[in-house]
Amino acid sequence: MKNRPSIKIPFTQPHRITFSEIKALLFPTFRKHRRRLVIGFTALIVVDFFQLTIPRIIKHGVDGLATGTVSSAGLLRLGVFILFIAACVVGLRFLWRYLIIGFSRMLERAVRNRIFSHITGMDAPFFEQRTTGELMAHQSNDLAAVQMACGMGMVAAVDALVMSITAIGFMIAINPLLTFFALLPMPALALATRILSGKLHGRFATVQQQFSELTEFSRSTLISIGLIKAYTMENFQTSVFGTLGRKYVKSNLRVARIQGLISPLATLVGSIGMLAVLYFGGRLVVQEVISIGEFVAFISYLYMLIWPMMAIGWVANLVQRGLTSLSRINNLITSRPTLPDPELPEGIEPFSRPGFAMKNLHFSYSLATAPALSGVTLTLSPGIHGVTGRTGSGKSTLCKILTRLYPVENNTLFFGGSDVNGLPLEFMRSHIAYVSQEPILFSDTIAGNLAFGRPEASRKEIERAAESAAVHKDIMQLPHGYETVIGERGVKLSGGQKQRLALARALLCDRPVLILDDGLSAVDVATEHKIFQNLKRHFSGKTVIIVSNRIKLLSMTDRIIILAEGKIETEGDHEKLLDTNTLYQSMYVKQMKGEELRGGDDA
Ligand SMILES: Nc1ncnc2c1ncn2[C@@H]1O[C@H](COP(=O)(O)OP(=O)(O)OP(=O)(O)O)[C@@H](O)[C@H]1O
Repeated sequence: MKNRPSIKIPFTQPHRITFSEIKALLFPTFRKHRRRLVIGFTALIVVDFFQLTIPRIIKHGVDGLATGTVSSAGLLRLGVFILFIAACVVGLRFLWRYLIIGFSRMLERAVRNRIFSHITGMDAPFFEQRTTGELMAHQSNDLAAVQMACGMGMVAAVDALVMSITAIGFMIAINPLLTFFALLPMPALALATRILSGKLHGRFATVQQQFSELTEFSRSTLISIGLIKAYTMENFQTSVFGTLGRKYVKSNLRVARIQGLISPLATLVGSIGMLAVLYFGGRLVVQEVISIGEFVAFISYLYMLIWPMMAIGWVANLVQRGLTSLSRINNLITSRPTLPDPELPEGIEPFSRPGFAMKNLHFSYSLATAPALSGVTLTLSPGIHGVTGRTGSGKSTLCKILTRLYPVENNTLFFGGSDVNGLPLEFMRSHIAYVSQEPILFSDTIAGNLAFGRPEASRKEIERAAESAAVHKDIMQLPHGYETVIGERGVKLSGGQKQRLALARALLCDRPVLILDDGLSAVDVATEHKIFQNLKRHFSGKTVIIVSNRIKLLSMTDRIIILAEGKIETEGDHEKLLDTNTLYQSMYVKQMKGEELRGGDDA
């Protein structure tokens, strides 16, 4: 029996959103589209009034028939009048639907944009605490619930309110005592709805959470489909997916059980009211307190009240769902990045030749037990620095800290002589070109991928950067050269080609600092040598940090830093380290032996 992969997303029930938070999130869009809303709701209310006048017309007809005072021409006139009202109702209903439902879509777009811009502005610790599936669920299920609450939910609430108040008003006008008997069961409905909708919040939050897990599982399966096939795990993945799907359905059914109770309850209450009307109202007709026409109109009004009564439950449900989702969205967009991003201090100009200085720098990942960097004191001034060390020694962490992906203590990391915590992130990052361990390419043309950091770059500049990264020839061999569209994450390219494209993209940005985190690991030694010579020319006088475990590459740098368990073990040039450092010596021996076995230099 294979072990189940645990896909646990830390789940905390979102706190109930406050009114001021709702206002801050939704009010600007309401204000922006207020004219649309005013016209829409006016149309909705007019429709309600039109509908409410129909029983009055019927009353005239029935009373006329009962007393024999209405002619067939009079009845026809009443019929035409009802038809006219129905036509107006059709037109106005179209208008309010178009305006109000359209508004809810605009609101959805505004919140979606807000979520998106918030997510893109967040830092690395934020993404470590949330899965992609969870973030996607906010943009799909949660937004849909908010849109429903602010579209049909709002419509049903206003409609129910206007219909019920007016219908009750008309009923009171016919007979207050009869109205009292008809409405006697209503408070029971309001109470039941309140209790049931209170339970909905927790259950619905679970549903949304399980949807996040389902989305995340499907995303991670699709992204690693090759691996899954290689390990023949298709059936296993399908069965886990089935289990998650069943859990999701089960939670939805728990919600549906409450929803299913609300509307039959409303109908039951309406029917009890009807019983009271038939009994007491019938007697009033016999006693000639009310006319037959009024009795018929009263029953019509009571029928009209059944929809608002059911709407109470439905609206309560929609609002509850909407509020739960809005709480989740609010939790997301009120999360603050841990990295400080101050204004640019006065007098600071862009640095032309900046370097880094670290003073007793410590760093731990939030979910880790041991520090990834401890007590690092290091100066990285203009020049080419190699960084090496065993796997897990902290090389990538050092690169990420330098590119300001993670927060650091005050006075431990300096850039261009200034404490990084006093510099705006954009200002600092605009000085650094970073090539990560895993090259990231988009589904776009080669030219589009290369110009990502500098969309205005000319074709000549793009080609020059590609030549420096020794990838121009490879590009020219592709079917459409620089216009070749590369698939999702560059699937049509080799690992080495992807790495060189990522490097060319960084070179095109032409920034005073280049950080290459093992970015040439898939490139052969001869090409690596060529690229290094280009970098040396390109980055003369600039700060270049190259993380690598390749002795050939490291030996060409000005200075090599060796990390061990998050600390600087030693530093020096190639010759010095060959003489003094056992790790470096063993790396050298292994790699040279490997080369001898392959028959000399790859070049
Ligand atoms: N996001 C993270 N959360 C928690 N711990 C992490 C995270 N990233 C790295 N670590 C841990 O921090 C330590 C340093 O990792 P880092 O990736 O910097 O090492 P490295 O020297 O670059 O390794 P490699 O050569 O294998 O890429 C390791 O113990 C690693 O497990």
